[in-house]
Amino acid sequence: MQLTISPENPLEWLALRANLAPIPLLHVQIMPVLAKAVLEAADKGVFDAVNNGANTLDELAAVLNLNPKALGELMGLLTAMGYFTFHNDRFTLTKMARRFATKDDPYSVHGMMIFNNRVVWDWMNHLGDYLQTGKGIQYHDSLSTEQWRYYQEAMVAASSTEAREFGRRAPVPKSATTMLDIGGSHGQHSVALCRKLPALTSVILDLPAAIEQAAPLLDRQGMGDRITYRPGNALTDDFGENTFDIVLLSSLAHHFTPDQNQLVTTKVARALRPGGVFIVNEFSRPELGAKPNLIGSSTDLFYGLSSTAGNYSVAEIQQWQQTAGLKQHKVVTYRTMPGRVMVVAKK
Ligand SMILES: C[S@@+](CC[C@H](N)C(=O)[O-])C[C@H]1O[C@@H](n2cnc3c(N)ncnc32)[C@H](O)[C@@H]1O
Repeated sequence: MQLTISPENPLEWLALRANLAPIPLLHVQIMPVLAKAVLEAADKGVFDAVNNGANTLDELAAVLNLNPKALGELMGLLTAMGYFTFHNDRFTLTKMARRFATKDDPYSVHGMMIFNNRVVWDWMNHLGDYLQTGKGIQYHDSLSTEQWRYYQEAMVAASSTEAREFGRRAPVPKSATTMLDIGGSHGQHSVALCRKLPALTSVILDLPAAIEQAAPLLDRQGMGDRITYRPGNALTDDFGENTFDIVLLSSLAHHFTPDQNQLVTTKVARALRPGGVFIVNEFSRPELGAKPNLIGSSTDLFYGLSSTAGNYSVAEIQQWQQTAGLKQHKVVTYRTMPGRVMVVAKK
């Protein structure tokens, strides 16, 4: 999967070929508006209002208490973006929008939309500073309680599609009984593996402020005490010795420096049982000059901005694993999310 600007007819193809189309104008004028339109639509409840039967512009404006002219402009854009169809003066959600943009669908990314609109959008203003100083926001140190809640709900939203594929494809020992899910938050990855392996129990190690907001999200999954929380800090806590068959580090390596990741990996190697696996689940960083991968490169910059660290290449992750005495096992690339990868090592 790629995000691309593609011609719709031979003349546009020629214009692109001849370098006559001002691509940066699309990037700077059009794309920010696309993103913000979707975020505000979610935050104002537009997708759910249409799903609940408010289908004309007047009905929607009344239900949502929004300005009809401004809402009409928003709806026009969202329709062009493939969120709605419009016939006989009525808007209908497309299948894509019903699944991913409404609040209660199991695949919904609504939580991510709210977090990005209410918290992350402002972070973008720091990009210039980040480029000068190399110092990211380090948001884990400064979120308010409400922002922690948005963050944890966003993590559920970001991973609900992924966790299904993870559950199906993660190369874990079938006989596994113990798992450590470092920075596991809402626990969806643990849930997916516990549902697949009936003897498995998992411990989620996360920061106390995260657990406070994430625990109710895990409760909804009805896993009882097969998945438990351990409040702590992966950088300072000991993980024990010969204890776990599976250790997962999902979307946390990008918050840590290479040295911190090496430290964590060394502790993981000690904590694994022989035959156990360590899965680093991340967006991999494309090497400079490699085949373009907008998702890998934009998350790399975003994680730098937000956490000072960033994405790592598969080779870098494997190097931490190898240095910690683990053997390379598998690299699994996701089918549902381009650029996303499980880098798996075995003890
Ligand atoms: C981006 S989220 C990933 C959540 C989940 N693993 C997933 O893949 O969807 C990162 C998680 O790591 C946690 N975290 C950040 N720093 C941590 C640390 N030093 N020790 C333990 N957990 C940490 C955060 O609280 C958050 O829940």
